[in-house]
Amino acid sequence: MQFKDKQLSLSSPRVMGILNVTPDSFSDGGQHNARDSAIDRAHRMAEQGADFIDIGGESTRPGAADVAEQEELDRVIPVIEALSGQLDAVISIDTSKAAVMKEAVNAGAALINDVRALQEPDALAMASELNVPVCLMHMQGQPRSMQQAPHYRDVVREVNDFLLARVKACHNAGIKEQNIILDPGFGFGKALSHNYQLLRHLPQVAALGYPLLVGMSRKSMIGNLLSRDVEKRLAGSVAVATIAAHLGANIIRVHDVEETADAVNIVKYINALEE
Ligand SMILES: Cn1cnc2c(O)nc(N)nc21
Repeated sequence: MQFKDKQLSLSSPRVMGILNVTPDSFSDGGQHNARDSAIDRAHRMAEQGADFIDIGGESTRPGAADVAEQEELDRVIPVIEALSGQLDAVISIDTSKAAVMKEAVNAGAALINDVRALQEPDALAMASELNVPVCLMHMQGQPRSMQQAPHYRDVVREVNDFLLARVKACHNAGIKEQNIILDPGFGFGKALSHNYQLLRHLPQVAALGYPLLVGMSRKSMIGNLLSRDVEKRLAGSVAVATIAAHLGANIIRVHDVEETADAVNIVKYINALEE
């Protein structure tokens, strides 16, 4: 897949490191809010094996409030500018706002990661104009209220139907087929069982024919099942990352890059063995 001047094969699973530059991110408590620590962390994750660094200025954890456009720009653009050209990894911008996509790509981001699947105003047109790969993620509701009462008749079918509808909207907006990545949106308007049904049936999402990005790292689907607080979810996070990679996920979005890269390397080795 082409990320500006960097060609990156997704035929084997890749690791995306999470860089939250938000004061209320659920797992690193905003200690990365300071620009310099964010830049150091990005370099460390790239050294640990991250092929992507996902930079986000709006926390999308359950219950999070929306962030104003200028505030989001002020958080992420300086970090992207400082990292552009300095990292071996591809810079991804985690945003739903068209203006943030534009500034971020102009500053050096080569992937748009939109948890709202380009449904915000002007987002489709902007993504088409910027002509970089875009991840379309499923979310039921909005972060503020999505976990109040998630309900599906058939979660895999409904997530797939949503993702295909967004793919169609992308085609109609002139977004190239080869620029589309899909994501079932673990934890975004899903109860525990919905998340694990989506994980178990990930091959059905992969069957839509687009690269898959998944993010389960340190999420409540791990904490609630294992009764683990957020700082004790490493084993569970590596377990679900391994399962997802084995079931066909192409990009695994995580906090713990080194540990996940080890797990993914085992999956890559097994997949490379003759049948
Ligand atoms: C920003 N963000 C948080 N969780 C995520 C997930 O599961 N997928 C994607 N694409 N982005 C996410």
